[in-house]
Amino acid sequence: MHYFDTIAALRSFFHTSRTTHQLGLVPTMGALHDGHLTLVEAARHQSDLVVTSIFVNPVQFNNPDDLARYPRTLEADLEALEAAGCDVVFAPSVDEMYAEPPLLRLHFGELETVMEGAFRPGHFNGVGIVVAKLFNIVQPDRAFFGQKDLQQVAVVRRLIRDLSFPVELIRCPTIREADGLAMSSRNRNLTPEERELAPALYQALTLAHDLLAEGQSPAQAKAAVTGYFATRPGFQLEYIEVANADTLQPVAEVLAPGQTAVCIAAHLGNVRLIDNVVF
Ligand SMILES: Nc1ncnc2c1ncn2[C@@H]1O[C@H](COP(=O)(O)OP(=O)(O)OP(=O)(O)O)[C@@H](O)[C@H]1O
Ligand SMILES: CC(C)(CO)[C@@H](O)C(=O)[O-]
Ligand code: BAL
Repeated sequence: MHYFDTIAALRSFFHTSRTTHQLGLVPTMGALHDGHLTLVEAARHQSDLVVTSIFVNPVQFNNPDDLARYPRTLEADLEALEAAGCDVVFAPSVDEMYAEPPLLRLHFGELETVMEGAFRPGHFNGVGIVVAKLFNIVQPDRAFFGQKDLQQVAVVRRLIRDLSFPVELIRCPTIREADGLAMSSRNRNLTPEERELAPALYQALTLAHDLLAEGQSPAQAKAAVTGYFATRPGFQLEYIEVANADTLQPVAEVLAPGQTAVCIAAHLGNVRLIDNVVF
């Protein structure tokens, strides 16, 4: 496995070795878990050369404490990527990626008026900028993103379309712990007590899904989830939404199969968790 921490070194490697390779990019912020490794696995199946980026992008953090607490485990990440068959790791410093704070501002219209966009102002500007930079630096044929960050998938899809990046976006399913909790780097910041409570997030999504499948309305399903958390200590529910899985706009009724998403965000102690199901 090759490791690069500068853009120049990575470009020089591609210059000499790229030729006809189909290149797959897995963008991450590190602190890798099996969710990330399934993206690498998918990339391996659909590319000849897999590049994983590890970069905790300060521009997408709207909360400085969240940035400071974000787990960083580079050595273990490199071991996991080597074992997973990743070919190239690109792990630049903040200075390497941003000689100066970017002046560019990206807007994603109604995509950022809801959920993650509404509760994390500026977040998708930061995601859009760093993903555009990674696309320019790595020039992948395909890029692999997790469904766990469903709104991010929609933002990147739009970024690709608006800027004509010749990149195919692949959405990969959410990988869960045995108790249903979606794997997430931030899970490492949960206390043992919080970790025991955490599966309630997925249970709430399942409750909403089941009610919708029985014919209840999105409003009824959302009210049920709000009630579920009202009796649950430790959690602060931020939002529960039933939305179009592509546009992320709220819907008043269930859509065709595969097009409805139930999305949730909640704080558990100091940790903010998100999850969703699409059906
Ligand atoms: N459980 C998961 N299953 C599938 N993909 C995932 C999972 N968790 C994260 N990903 C994907 O991995 C990529 C990198 O995500 P990131 O490094 O932010 O990890 P994360 O676990 O989502 O961490 P956090 O949510 O705490 O930032 C994203 O495309 C994300 O959607
Ligand atoms: C796509 C990404 C790597 C951009 O920093 C990040 O938002 C993430 O890890 O999901
Ligand atoms: N996993 C999405 C990146 C973030 O939370 O900032």
